[in-house]
Amino acid sequence: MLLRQFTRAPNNMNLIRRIATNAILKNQTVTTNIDYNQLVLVDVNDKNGYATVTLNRPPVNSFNLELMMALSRALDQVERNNSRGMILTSIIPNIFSTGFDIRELYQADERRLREFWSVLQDCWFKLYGSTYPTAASINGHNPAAGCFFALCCEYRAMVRNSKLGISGARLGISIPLPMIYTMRSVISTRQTELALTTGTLFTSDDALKVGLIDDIATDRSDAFAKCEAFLDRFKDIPPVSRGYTKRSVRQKDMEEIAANRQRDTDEFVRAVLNPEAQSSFAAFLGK
Ligand SMILES: CC/C=C\C/C=C\C/C=C\CC/C=C/CC(=O)SCCNC(=O)CCNC(=O)[C@H](O)C(C)(C)COP(=O)(O)OP(=O)(O)OC[C@H]1O[C@@H](n2cnc3c(N)ncnc32)[C@H](O)[C@@H]1OP(=O)(O)O
Repeated sequence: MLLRQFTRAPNNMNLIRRIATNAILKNQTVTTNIDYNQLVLVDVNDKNGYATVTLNRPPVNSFNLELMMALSRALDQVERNNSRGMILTSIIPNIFSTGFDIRELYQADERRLREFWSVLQDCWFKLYGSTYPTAASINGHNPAAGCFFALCCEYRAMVRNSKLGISGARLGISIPLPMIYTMRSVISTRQTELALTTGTLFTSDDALKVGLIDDIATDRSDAFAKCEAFLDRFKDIPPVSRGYTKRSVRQKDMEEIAANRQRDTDEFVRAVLNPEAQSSFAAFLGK
């Protein structure tokens, strides 16, 4: 069982989470409800109804199939729980995610690769198409697929001195259409093309300038607080009509991606297995 149980948090959840996080940063053992064996942690703050979804695959939160599945299941839990909002973050002090686990891509088994992509597609539909408000608390570097998930959210706060972007071009990976649509839903088509064809990793200042993030935070708790403040903006807005409007804005992208799932999967498999990409992966892994 990869996921922690989705239990309603006690009223002092914020305090418990703060104690737990501080202890993690100091490498201490804590006896609160965080279980270190689980890949994605889901907590709900009973005071405001916001769920926190925390990636928990040290050392760098690289996405292998198991982490992707854990995220998919966590998003199901948030949906089922009728959360008032969701904050996506990472447990690792200065890293949100390194992107795909290169070991998942190097000399990949095609069946597993197809499953990996299919679960990634599921995550996209669940996150991009969610009706509840979403925010990404980017507590550190976020150079690839984690950036994709952050861009699916409605708001992003990133800690200063972190880098954010989709570096796939540098590894010889052609960027799939869903990624392009997702980035284009946040910044202009021209900036999307430039960012993706150069594999640019943006500093926090540049990311803010171009509109990839909404705020720069001083540290992880500031980023988290900014995300909560964003979600608070909807507290007096009726959730059903809000969700319907959000879905309507995103509907066209979702229909097109849904209609092309198989084609996107084939293209991803081709892109990963192409010799140029495989030699970059080998070089990365020192093979
Ligand atoms: C409907 C929707 C359908 C489709 C969706 C569409 C699109 C999908 C999304 C994206 C498409 C774009 C393509 C993305 C492909 C990728 O994600 S490939 C991964 C690219 N990532 C990178 O190039 C980042 C490389 N890593 C770093 O820059 C640094 O590691 C980082 C800044 C994150 C952290 O630095 P630092 O704290 O110094 O740590 P180390 O570098 O020392 O790393 C610690 C150990 O972790 C290993 N590691 C790092 N990254 C990876 C990785 N990606 N895979 C596997 N392992 C990794 C590193 O080697 C160290 O290991 P060691 O301790 O040496 O054993």
